[in-house]
Amino acid sequence: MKVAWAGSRHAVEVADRMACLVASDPVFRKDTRTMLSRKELFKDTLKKAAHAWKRTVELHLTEEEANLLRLYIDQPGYVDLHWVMFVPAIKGQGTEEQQKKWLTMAYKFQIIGTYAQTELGHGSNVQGLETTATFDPSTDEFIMHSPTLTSSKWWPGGLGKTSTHAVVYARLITEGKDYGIHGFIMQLRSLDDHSPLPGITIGDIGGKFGSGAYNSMDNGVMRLDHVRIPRDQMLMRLAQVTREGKYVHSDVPKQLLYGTMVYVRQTIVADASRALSRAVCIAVRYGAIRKQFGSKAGGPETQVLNYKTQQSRLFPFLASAYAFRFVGQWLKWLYTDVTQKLESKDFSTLPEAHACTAGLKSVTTSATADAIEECQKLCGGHGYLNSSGLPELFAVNLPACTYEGDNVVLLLQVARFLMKTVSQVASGKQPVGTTAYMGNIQHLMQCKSVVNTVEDWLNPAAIKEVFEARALRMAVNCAQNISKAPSQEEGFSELSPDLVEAAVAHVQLIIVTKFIEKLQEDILGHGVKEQLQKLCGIYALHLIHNERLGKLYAQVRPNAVALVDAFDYTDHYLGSALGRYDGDVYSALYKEAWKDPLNETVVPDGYQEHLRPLLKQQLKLSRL
Ligand SMILES: CCCCCCCCCCCCCCCCCCCC(=O)SCCNC(=O)CCNC(=O)[C@H](O)C(C)(C)COP(=O)(O)OP(=O)(O)OC[C@H]1O[C@@H](n2cnc3c(N)ncnc32)[C@H](O)[C@@H]1OP(=O)(O)O
Ligand SMILES: Cc1cc2nc3c(=O)[nH]c(=O)nc-3n(C[C@H](O)[C@H](O)[C@H](O)COP(=O)(O)OP(=O)(O)OC[C@H]3O[C@@H](n4cnc5c(N)ncnc54)[C@H](O)[C@@H]3O)c2cc1C
Repeated sequence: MKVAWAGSRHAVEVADRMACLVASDPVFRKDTRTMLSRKELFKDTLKKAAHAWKRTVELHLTEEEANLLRLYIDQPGYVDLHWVMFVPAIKGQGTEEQQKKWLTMAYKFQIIGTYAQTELGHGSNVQGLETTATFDPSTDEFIMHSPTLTSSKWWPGGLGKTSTHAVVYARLITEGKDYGIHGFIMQLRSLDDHSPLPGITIGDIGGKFGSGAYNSMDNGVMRLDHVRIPRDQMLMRLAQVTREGKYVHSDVPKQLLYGTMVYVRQTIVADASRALSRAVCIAVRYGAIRKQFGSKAGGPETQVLNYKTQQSRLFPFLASAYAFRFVGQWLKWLYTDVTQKLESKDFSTLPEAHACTAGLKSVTTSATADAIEECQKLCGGHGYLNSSGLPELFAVNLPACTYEGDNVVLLLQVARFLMKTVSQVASGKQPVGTTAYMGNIQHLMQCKSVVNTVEDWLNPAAIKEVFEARALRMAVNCAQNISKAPSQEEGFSELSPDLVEAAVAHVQLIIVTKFIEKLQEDILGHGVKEQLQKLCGIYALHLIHNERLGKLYAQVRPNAVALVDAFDYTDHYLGSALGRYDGDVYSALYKEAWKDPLNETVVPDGYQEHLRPLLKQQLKLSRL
């Protein structure tokens, strides 16, 4: 099962090696992270990032190994933005010459970059950004400026205190005309003493949800006051400004400006499955250790994992973790395929890639955030302690519902794509890829499910047909209702809640389909495929009805712990007293409690000042 989860034997081996490297290095300790002040936590992040880079160079780690090392360090920081957004933005939007110049420095960490798109006043609406980049032909420079308070850059990770450079998104103005949003490389801080360059006001935007968690990241604010940069720092693969100030389009679609977001959304699906699997691993392992109530006859107490209510709340998450993992692996393939096509100037699959990445990012991150919260409840009171690992896991993953595109905004993008596809089907065009099922409209609009028994529900063809019929009928229903509205725009707006539901149904169909396709592959290991079939059944069925699932849960229960062990997480990475591999939960909880700074003294700070006078005063009063 470890191989099925990781994708290959090689993937298991390299992940194991990197996880152990991190777990055995004292610099990467994280058990007291939630007890650090913001300043201490930030400094700890700087130290870990520098040490990780040192180890990467010393050990000549490959890109795959270095990425895993960063992942297992498990502390959000400026390096994430540098590798996940700054470098890809230059790769996707820079010319060959620009890539050579900037990536050479970025790959060696001679510069640290971030992705500065969002502003105080606009995040979702990228076309509404206000920062300006005005071309000055007299000096061959762009003047980068924040004309209003709301145009201040706001949120970019690493911008606050660390980044030396950024890809800044701004409205390009030349020859008096506004050509909309484009990307520019800007140096922000001196490479000698790290002070902000003239005209740049920059800082951290302040503490965020939860202790530890995303507070290790210095999300930043930046205002620009007529800062000049050379013309060749405009990223010029999509469009160019000539020496004379002429704006010239390339022959690539302008949507490629959003290409970095497509890339990152794809990686976020993999993050979501990992975060969900960590929460499930903690809740399942703890559920096997925790006992409450005994039989009436005075027998031993029951493992809470044996309660049917616990199983019906928890096993759909276990199944979802596997489902998201497999769809994430497929999405990575889709992204690679689209990228190769783009290189040969085939842009035909770009809309589908956008819809798939946007939709899967939305559905998987929302489900993951909800599931982590529920796993806290599934662990009872102890789940609420920082030492369970769950509060921090929740706080770190909750913003994934917002960053890289608010989930509802992204689902509306999927809905827009679906409405276009329905109208193409109506005009006789055969849809392809993940919407190919829409071509079977005659059948799917009227078919009736032949499912009667639990066993019927495990037939992949039956499951798929139910999901296809559901998704198509919801989409067609929306399209018909939109067509009755005074205008397309009004109809879309009025029906947006239904459109979001239709988009979710379509995305869930993709997840179910990719799980079923995974089951058609050669899967090694005795009983592995059988367990995955049950999980696939649980994932699909819990989305459409909750009856008849009990039997499947009972079949999964004997292997539940093994199914989470297959995630192959070290105790260091899991970071949970409740989810420990050895099950020694109570001594771990007890030990963790004594690490809290409040327990450094027996009598707390503030006793002399506030507690003692109060107690003495009350004592005096009672004696009167
Ligand atoms: C415990 C700790 C663990 C830590 C572990 C560490 C391990 C390391 C792992 C690393 C983790 C990764 C960390 C990630 C960190 C992420 C940080 C977050 C960064 C950000 O948030 S950056 C900012 C992101 N911002 C957004 O996403 C904005 C969302 N808005 C938009 O994308 C657009 O504005 C929107 C909504 C799409 C609208 O676009 P707009 O042009 O205004 O309007 P249209 O809808 O009309 O679209 C026009 C046209 O374009 C098509 N389109 C839109 N987007 C795309 C796209 N991306 N690709 C291709 N095509 C696109 C759209 O469909 C329309 O097409 P038509 O054909 O219909 O015209
Ligand atoms: C932890 C974190 C890290 C981030 N890192 C970065 C970074 O590195 N670089 C960067 O540039 N940005 C970053 N961001 C910003 C992030 O990308 C934006 O917050 C995100 O795109 C959402 O935009 P917004 O905040 O403007 O939300 P808003 O658009 O203001 O959303 C508010 C509400 O309005 C709703 N809404 C908005 N538009 C519509 C619509 N058309 N129809 C229906 N409902 C709508 C949303 O669903 C939401 O409920 C980060 C954000 C967070 C939280």
